[in-house]
Amino acid sequence: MTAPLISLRNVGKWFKDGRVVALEDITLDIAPREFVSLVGPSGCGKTTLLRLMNGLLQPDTGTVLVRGEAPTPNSDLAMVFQSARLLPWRSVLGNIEFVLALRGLSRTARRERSLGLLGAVGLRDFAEAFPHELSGGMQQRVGLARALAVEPDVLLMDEPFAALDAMTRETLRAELLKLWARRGTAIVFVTHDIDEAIFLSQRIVLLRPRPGAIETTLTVDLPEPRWETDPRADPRFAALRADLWNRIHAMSRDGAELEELAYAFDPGTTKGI
Ligand SMILES: Nc1ncnc2c1ncn2[C@@H]1O[C@H](COP(=O)(O)OP(=O)(O)OP(=O)(O)O)[C@@H](O)[C@H]1O
Repeated sequence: MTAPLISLRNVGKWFKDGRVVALEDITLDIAPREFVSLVGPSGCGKTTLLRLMNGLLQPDTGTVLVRGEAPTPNSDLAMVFQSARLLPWRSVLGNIEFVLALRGLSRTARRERSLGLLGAVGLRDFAEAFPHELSGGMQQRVGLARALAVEPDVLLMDEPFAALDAMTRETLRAELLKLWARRGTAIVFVTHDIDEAIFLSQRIVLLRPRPGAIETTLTVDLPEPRWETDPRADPRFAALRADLWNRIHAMSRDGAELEELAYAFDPGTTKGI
């Protein structure tokens, strides 16, 4: 078996002097080139898990290793958030070149790589535009291009499409899968949307709240590439969806609030929290 890219062993994380146990006993490996989604109700620790992986937080128990070492905010892990967080005073091109300048690339190399990435996310013609001139979906594309600019072997994505309209979300999911297939970047993707998780991932980690812990891990055995034929028509998609839904119901019977979970994971819609 290939050595994991990210390895968490018995990780615990708490806040407020231990009064909030955000995560407890998390053991999880992410392989190179793998696409893994983290799902679970609000407060189950998904974002905390990402922040532990990129070294922004330190675990209180257990170990987090990236390529065999404790991650630091400078480890080559790129992060994409719900909002693109672009620098408003820089052009689209400038936003990408900026991160490459921090890495010490020459002016020519910066320009070449940035324009190539803008082409990859369909925004070559908007290189000179400023963030406020772009739609939310276009801004997210720039955020994605900027994250990929540093050629990370891991991309950590925290609900990157949650604030976008349904059509843009669909397009960006397909584009993300194409980029992932082409570049071989491992992706850890947080979402509240079960359909999105099944569509994108090879593996889904379902977390339960209070304290955040792994409820189960499911392998998504659907044919790839998934942007070519809609996997939602596949009976295995429905089976996975039902499986996740049943597990979430079982969780709710174990004590979490049924209403919150039903709202978060209404199986009749793709809406999130
Ligand atoms: N900096 C912090 N200080 C105090 N408590 C925190 C902090 N960060 C997270 N928590 C708590 O840790 C728990 C997990 O939070 P986290 O944001 O990781 O959950 P989440 O699953 O990402 O939630 P959501 O789906 O709502 O974004 C929550 O109870 C939250 O209130």
